[in-house]
Amino acid sequence: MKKFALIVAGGSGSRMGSATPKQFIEIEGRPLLMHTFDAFSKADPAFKFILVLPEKETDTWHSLCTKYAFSTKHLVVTGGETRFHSVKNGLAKINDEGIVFIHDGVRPLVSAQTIENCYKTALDKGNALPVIAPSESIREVFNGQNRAVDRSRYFLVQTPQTFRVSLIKKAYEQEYASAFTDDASVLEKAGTKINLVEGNRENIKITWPADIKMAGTLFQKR
Ligand SMILES: Nc1ccn([C@@H]2O[C@H](COP(=O)(O)OP(=O)(O)OP(=O)(O)O)[C@@H](O)[C@H]2O)c(=O)n1
Ligand SMILES: C[C@](O)(CO)[C@H](O)COP(=O)(O)O
Repeated sequence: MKKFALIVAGGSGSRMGSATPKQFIEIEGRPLLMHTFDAFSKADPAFKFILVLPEKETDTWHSLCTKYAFSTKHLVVTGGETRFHSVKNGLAKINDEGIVFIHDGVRPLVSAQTIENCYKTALDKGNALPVIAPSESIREVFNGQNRAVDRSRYFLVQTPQTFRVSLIKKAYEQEYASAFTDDASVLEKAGTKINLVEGNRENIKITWPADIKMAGTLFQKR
């Protein structure tokens, strides 16, 4: 079965507020996006990579690939206005059946075990969504009020969100909706049940400046 890793890095990193696009910030001596590729290559050297980038960052990326002698073969695709549009652009480049792992470029600490968990379930059931249980209490805020909720009913959602190619391509034919915060929400809207699998706690999404420090520490402790 062919395995595709669709790495989405087409965002602007507004919450990071850094001059360097967050996907290119160095962690342990290399741009964090290269660590993300490595996580997949280590899990299976046969992955076929599609990388989504903002158009204005493609030259910088190619310069970085030269500078860091990054030789992992990949196809670069231009991103869109939202993550949905970026994923859709990437999926359009996949024309074979197989399993596609749609992964945030800014989650460099995904484990081989999470990738394997996703693969097994997506192969068996068509889709797999890695999640972890929250370790803090949760409050719902509405109409200026707030209340405690039963956290055992909630999970935090990670990537790679993993799918049979034909299934997710069909789901992405839907009109964009602002409720589509991830790929599972797109497939669910198309009427498909989502299968949860165990993610890994280190698989943080680099979003805020503090996340860079945390990721650096986690890489050092490996
Ligand atoms: N138009 C977009 C928006 C997001 N992403 C990607 O989706 C992942 C998750 O998005 P997020 O962390 O929110 O990235 P940004 O949109 O870059 O950050 P922010 O929301 O802080 O601007 C990232 O790898 C990001 O590059 C993308 O490919 N195309
Ligand atoms: C896809 C995602 O990482 C799953 O947790 C998340 O929904 C991305 O959210 P963002 O607001 O685009 O960072």
